Amino acid sequence: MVHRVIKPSPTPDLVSLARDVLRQTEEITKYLEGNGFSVPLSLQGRRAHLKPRKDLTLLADGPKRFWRQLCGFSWDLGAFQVALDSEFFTLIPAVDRTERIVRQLIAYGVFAEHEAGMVSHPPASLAMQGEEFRCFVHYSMRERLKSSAANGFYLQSGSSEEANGNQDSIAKQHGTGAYEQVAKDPEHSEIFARAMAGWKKLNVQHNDLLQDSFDRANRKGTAIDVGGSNGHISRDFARRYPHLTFIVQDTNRDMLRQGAVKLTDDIRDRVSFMEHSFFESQPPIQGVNACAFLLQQCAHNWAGPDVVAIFKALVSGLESAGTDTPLLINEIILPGRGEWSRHQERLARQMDIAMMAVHGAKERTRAELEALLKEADPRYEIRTVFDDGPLGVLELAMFLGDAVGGNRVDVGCPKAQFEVVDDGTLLPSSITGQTILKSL
Ligand SMILES: C[S@@+](CC[C@H](N)C(=O)[O-])C[C@H]1O[C@@H](n2cnc3c(N)ncnc32)[C@H](O)[C@@H]1O
Repeated sequence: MVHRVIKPSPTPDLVSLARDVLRQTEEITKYLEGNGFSVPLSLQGRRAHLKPRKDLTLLADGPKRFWRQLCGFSWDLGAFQVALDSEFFTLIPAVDRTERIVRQLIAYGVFAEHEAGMVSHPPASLAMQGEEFRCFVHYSMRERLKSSAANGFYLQSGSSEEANGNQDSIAKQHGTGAYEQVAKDPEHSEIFARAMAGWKKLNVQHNDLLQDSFDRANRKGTAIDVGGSNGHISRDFARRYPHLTFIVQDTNRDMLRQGAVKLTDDIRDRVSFMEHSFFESQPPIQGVNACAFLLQQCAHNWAGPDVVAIFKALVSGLESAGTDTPLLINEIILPGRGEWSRHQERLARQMDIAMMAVHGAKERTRAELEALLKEADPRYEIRTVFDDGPLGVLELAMFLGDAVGGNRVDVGCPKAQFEVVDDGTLLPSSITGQTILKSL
């Protein structure tokens, strides 16, 4: 695809255009006279006006070209309509600054200019056609850059060693935590959720260890995707494991809505969306046999005391599900000294710095995560750790001991009533104030 850049095209010269028409008319007239054809009335003695230029064109084209053009014109109109619908005429403002920015991107090879003034899309630009990937880059520029710049300043202004989740640099600028800030703006929520999906797609191996864990366990029932954003992982996994169902929990309604809209027929009945804060106890969900709780890239957004609160809130869900149902924590598990190559470690540490700047939080080692888990509930037991990938998996069981016979526990909560909504809107439940959204 080739765009013309920014230069105003020269205004057509009316006089030379008229001269051209006149010259062509004379040639046609000469040809007609020279070959014994009668000159049509419209051309006789009126060369200078050429008001019926259209007639001249029709005459010169002949009947077949006329019909061909007439039939083809509808396609041209369609192209114009697309150009208008997609705002081709206004997307790139024709101002000096646009050209300068485009030129810098050309210098990076993001755009190309093989011919002066003609800008085209090389692979670096074509890669941005994918919506989720583009959102990942967009989010990184839009949000992270600001936080990174502000980080040093706010750390100097007396932040504790590990800041409280709502005391990070963004919170200090806006007076709220990063996710509260995201939730205020539906467009921001959408970009963020797509950015998370884009980040995963950037390195498909990010889901490998989680997938291994699912493959090994042969789970049956419903996986609860806690803090699951727009459910991009649950949707992927629902396609991969047709015998499983998924409930995606998040507090951001726009993300949940976005996920419901993205459901396709093959998974529509197996993925549902529920508004739930992971700081609140997991409510038992009627008729649901929870086969795993997933906490993917959530703990790293929060400071230690917040993470302890999240782990505590999951206990009721694990208790009612039983010992076979694990909590799967899926995030970077920082390596010990020299365990990873420097290249791998740099990428992990980059994310750690991002968590410091954006959330006042951090990536953690296995030992750090274990200490927080034990603080939340000493019955948490690490069953397996896979920390050899960009996103590790910590498989945890809740040791329920003799008191519960090592099996299911009735935690004595009244069953929550969730309203299943089938038109894409959220309905609060009259009993619990929770909401569930399911696209049928
Ligand atoms: C880093 S994203 C991870 C999303 C998803 N698990 C993934 O791996 O792509 C963190 C998610 O936590 C959600 N979140 C923030 N506060 C929450 C809360 N109190 N309860 C539930 N989810 C929350 C955010 O809306 C966001 O979707």
